[in-house]
Formats: sequence, C-alpha cells, structure tokens
Amino acid sequence: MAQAVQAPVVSIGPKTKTKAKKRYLKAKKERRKKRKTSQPGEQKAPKKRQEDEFATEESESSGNEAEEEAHDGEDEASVIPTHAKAKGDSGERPKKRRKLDTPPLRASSPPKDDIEVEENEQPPSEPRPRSPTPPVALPAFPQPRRPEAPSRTVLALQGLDKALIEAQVVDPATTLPLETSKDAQDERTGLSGKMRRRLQDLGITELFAVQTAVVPLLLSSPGSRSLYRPYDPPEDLCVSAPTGSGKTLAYVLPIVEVLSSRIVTRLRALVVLPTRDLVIQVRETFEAVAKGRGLRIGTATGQHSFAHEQSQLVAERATDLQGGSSKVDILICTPGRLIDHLHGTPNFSLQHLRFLVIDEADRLLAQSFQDWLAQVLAATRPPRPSEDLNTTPSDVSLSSTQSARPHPDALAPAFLHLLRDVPHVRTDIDEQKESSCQKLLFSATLTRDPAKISALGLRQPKYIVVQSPKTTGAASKEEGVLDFVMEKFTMPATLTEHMLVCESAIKPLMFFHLVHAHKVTNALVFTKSAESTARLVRLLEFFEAALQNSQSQDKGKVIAARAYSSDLAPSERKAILEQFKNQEINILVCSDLISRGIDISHVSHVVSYDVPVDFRKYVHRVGRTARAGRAGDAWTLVEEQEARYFKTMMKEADHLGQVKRLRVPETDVESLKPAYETALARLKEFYARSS
Ligand SMILES: Nc1ncnc2c1ncn2[C@@H]1O[C@H](COP(=O)(O)OP(=O)(O)OP(=O)(O)O)[C@@H](O)[C@H]1O
Repeated sequence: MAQAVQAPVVSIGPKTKTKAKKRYLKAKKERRKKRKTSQPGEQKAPKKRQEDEFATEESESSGNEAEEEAHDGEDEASVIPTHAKAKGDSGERPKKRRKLDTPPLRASSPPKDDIEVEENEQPPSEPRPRSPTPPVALPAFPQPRRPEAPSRTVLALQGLDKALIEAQVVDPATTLPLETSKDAQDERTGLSGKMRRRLQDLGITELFAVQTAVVPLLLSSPGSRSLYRPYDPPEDLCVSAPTGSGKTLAYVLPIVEVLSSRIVTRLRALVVLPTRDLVIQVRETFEAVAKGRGLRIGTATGQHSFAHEQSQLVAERATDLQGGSSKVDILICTPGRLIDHLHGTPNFSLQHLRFLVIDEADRLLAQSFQDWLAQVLAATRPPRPSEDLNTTPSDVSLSSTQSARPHPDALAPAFLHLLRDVPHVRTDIDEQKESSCQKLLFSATLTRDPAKISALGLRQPKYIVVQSPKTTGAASKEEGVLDFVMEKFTMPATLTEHMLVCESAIKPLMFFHLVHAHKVTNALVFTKSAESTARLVRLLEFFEAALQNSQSQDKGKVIAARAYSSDLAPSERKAILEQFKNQEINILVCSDLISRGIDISHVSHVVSYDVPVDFRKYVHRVGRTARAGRAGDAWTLVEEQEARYFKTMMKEADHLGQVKRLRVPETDVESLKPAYETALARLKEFYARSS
C-alpha cells in the first residue's frame, strides 16, 4: 500500500548505477540509519503524546465526577459550570478550543452529546453530528430547601392563648425619667404636668419598668381618657411583675389621671384586694397621688359597721335610682364586703365603672367566696335588652306613659335601654353598647391557669410581663414568654437568698444565732400558724432576757419582737404595724397574713422560720424585702426532714441555684446555748401554768 502511494520514478535511460551514484546512495542509507539510532523516541512521540493526553483526560474526568458529587445538593447554578470554574480558578490561560470532529483518540469511548469542549478535556470517542444551534443555558432555580425546624420554645408555645404568646416582655432594669420642667402632657408617658410635679413632691423622679409599660398603655391610646366607651370598649390588661417593682403606682397613676376629668362623682374605679391591710396601704397611695384632684376615695373592708360603710359609700338610699348613687369615685375593698354592698346597699351600682383592678389576682381568683367574681362582673355589664323593652316608633306614646320608676340619677350609656320613660327604638344601624369597664389584673405570681383566666371574661387582653432574661436565662422574647407560661417567677435583682438546714431540736437556736451573728433585725419572720407565731415570740423574749442576765461580755442590744397574726384585733394589728414601721419593734413574727403586698421600706431581712408550703408563698414572703431597688436578704430555716421537699420545690421552680447554703458549725452556737436552755425551761413553765 505504501508503494501504491509512492511517487513515480522518472527513468531517463537504462537502470544502471554509476560509482558515484552508488556512493551517494550508500551515504544516504547510512545517514538514515544514523538518524534512526540517534533519535529512537522521535517517531513514537505522537503516540506517547496521545497516551499522555488520555491519562490527563481520565484524571480530569474523574476529578469532575468527584466534584459533582461534592456539589450534590447545591444550587443548579453552582453545579453546571463546575469544570469551567475549576479552570478559571487555577489561573491557567484559556486553551484553544477545538472541534470534536478531530480524529477520535479512543475507539472504545462511549458516545457523548455533541458539545464543544476545551482541548484538554475528555473528548467524546466518536465524532457526533453537530447541533445546528448553540446549546441554551438553562435558567438556574434555587433548589427547594427544607424549612428550618421550629425551636423547642416555639413548639412549646403552640396551642397557647394568642394573648399569652404575644405578651410584652419588659426588662426589670428599664426606667423612664420624669420630665418636670414642662407643664404640658408628657408624650412618652401620657402623664400631665400636674401629676409629674406631684410625683416629684413624693420623691418619685422616674417610672419603674412595670410603670413604663402600663402607664402609657392606659393613658396614650385613643379614647383612653374617656369616662365612657360604649362603642369602643377598652382592652383588658394582665400584668405580672416581681414583688416590690411598683405595680400599685402602675394602676394608681392612670386611674387618677383619667378620673380627674370627671364632673359628677360616680363609682368609676373599684380596686379589689385580698386583705384589709392591703386596702389601707393602697388607699394611702391613692390619697398621696390624688391630692388636690378632688377625687373621693372610699374603702370597704368590714372594719367598720355595715351601716357606717353604707353611709360612706352611697348618698341616696331612700329612693331607688336606676343610675345608682355614689359618694366616692374610687372604692378600695375586700371581695367579701364588696358582695355585701352589692346585695345590701340600695343604689350601690357598678354600671359606671371605668376601671376594675384585681390586685394579687391569683390569690383572689383562687378565692371562691360567694362566687364574688361572677357577681361583680355581672354588675358591670348591661343586661341584654329584653323583647318588651324594644319598641317601635308607634309604641312611643304607650311607652312614655309607663314611667313606673322614679327619676333616674343617671344611667351609664350602656344601660340606657333600661329607661322606661324614654322609648328604645330599635333600628337596623343600632350598634351594641358595651360596658366601659377596663379590667386590670396584677400579681407577682399571676396565674396562667386558662380556666381561672377565662372566668374573668377578658376583652382582648394584653399581657405585660416584667421578666429578666438574665435571672431566668431566657435568651429570646419567646423564652421569656415561655418562662412566664411555665410560672417561673422573677425575683427582685437586689435580693440575696440563703437556706440553713438544721435539726428540728435546735431550729430556734439557729434562728437566735441568725439574729445575733448575722444582724437579722428589721426583719419579718414567717411561721406556719398564728399559734407558732406567739410561741416563737415568747421564746425569743425569754432568750433575750436570759442573755442579758448571763455573764457574757458581748450581750448586744435587746431585740424587741412582736407577734402579728389574725388572732389580734384590727386596731391592735394596725398599732403593731405602725410600731414596726417606726422601728420600735425589731422583729415582727407573723403568719402568711402579711406575706403578700405589704410594703414596709426598711425591712432588710425576711426569715422563713417554717418553710413555705409552695413556691408562690415563698416568692411573696421573700418579696417583703429587696423592694424598689433596695438590697435585702431572705433566710429559710429548713429542718433536716424537710430538706428534700424544699430542694425539690426550688428545683422545680428552677430556683435552687439562686439560694446559697449556709452551714453553721456547733461551735458557733456554743456561746448561746446556756441562754437557750434557760429560755426553753421558762417556756415550758409558762405553758404549764397557762394550761
Ligand atoms: N417610680 C418609683 N420610684 C420610686 N419608688 C417607687 C416607684 N414606684 C413604686 N415605688 C415604691 O416601691 C415600693 C414597692 O411598690 P409596690 O408596693 O407598688 O410594689 P408591688 O409591685 O405592688 O409589690 P408586691 O407584689 O409585693 O405587692 C413602694 O414603696 C413604692 O412607693
């Protein structure tokens, strides 16, 4: 075949070789031979290059496959140009493109799509027909992504009341300074210049956290200052804030501001509290804040006779007035006495109520006395217009003659349909009129029990929760709300808590040790009952007397202690509380009667001589100190057999870590033992004599 393609030799004569030609041919042959031996790889080079190329292509090809695997799951946009990207990244000069119609390098390569590839890429094994049009790049769509799983907190909040989930969480450290230089109403708080000056006179220069949230909400929203809102009834409010954080002023300020615009005295604000002591305390706050506003404040606790209270509350009792009659704008009361007046005092009406405050709400909601809540709520709501009250214009003359009841004093707008001598003409555009009463619930341990909350019939309630993310460890708003829902209560930041585990037999001795060694005075000491209160006070008196009579050099000052319990008459209790406030009494030993709400600023220590029955009680007890940003210490004496129960209770509340454990070695109480023995002997004698 090589011969066939050889060029024809042109012969000039017969085929004879001259000597010279022979020499020439021989030399030529040798030259060829020499060339062959000196460059043996020269002829193989093209084949080797092909093999090299093949090897490179193979490695590149497998590299691309690996890359594609690595990119599996990424956006299409990032997968398609993988090889191009890799080349661009390497910084190599782009190589010349060549068409795939070049001879195939490997006959066994599988067929591939007809595309242009770069020279050093793996080419298809066979030439393929070329596409008439260049390939169109597919639009890159983002790959579908699996949505992030909701956090455990969000899942935990699912199914809860929307109002709870949307609670406003306020940092307890928040404050708002009060502007006193201007007379105009403050836009941030809604407080008038007059109110801000009054607060300054009372030594209040800033609003506390709970007040910064509640006051503007009750004063700055549209219509919030109206005394009646039958077509635009106000939303109700539930507030949870730590003990001593200023919840009382949070409702007193807006009530005084709104009611100050009233012309006629009607019962427009009702504050319900669980104990008489708290009623007196809240009255004092109202009187201090409302000074000079002309508002009339009354109380109903059963401390005075019923007739006396009636005369204080209602002006007109002889004539039945549909609109009621009131001598007070604000009434502060306990639930029992309130029900007595609802049933037994003529013209005592709640139809004009603009505010209904339930302070210490969880305690009051747990109190089912005479179903007081349902009765109070019913008295604030207008009765549904009955059929016989709905008249047509043709009935007007008839209706006007039916005036059976005396002239009404005044009816609240939502109650106007009760009028007999004014015809109620129903039209298609009649709007339902509702009670203007805004319910405000406050507590440091507000219940989240849906059954109890629903009994209140709240109207679009809003929750405000003063809760520290630092103390509860809650990182987000959802976690703050979850802590609130899980009833993890926030303690005052300035409170230090201690527990002391001891044998029951030496518990009084440990208490006396605290009093003397840790200077636990200006203290409230809580016991489990009125009886144990009296016993502990007596033992302390005997102990103090024995200590003074002892030979000990360091006797210290005599501690004055008194018992405070429901066994005492109200007047006695009031006098003792005054003495304690004036620091004539150093230690007030009490039952849980005053564990809630009582505000005595100088209380620097709280001792739970008997462990509280539940965590709620613990929160309120220890909350009698460390109030309004002041420092305070709380001590719990735990008998050995109670230690497990107490620790479990604290652990369940996520609070055990905050309580420091105090260890008192026997040697520390050795010096007090003789006086203690004497006191015990005298106590035994005392009870033996009195029995
Ligand atoms: N803005 C303020 N500036 C200074 N003192 C204030 C302020 N607000 C309230 N106080 C004071 O803080 C103390 C505690 O307030 P308050 O009794 O209202 O607390 P509380 O939140 O109702 O506590 P508790 O849950 O124990 O009833 C009171 O002595 C009150 O006068």
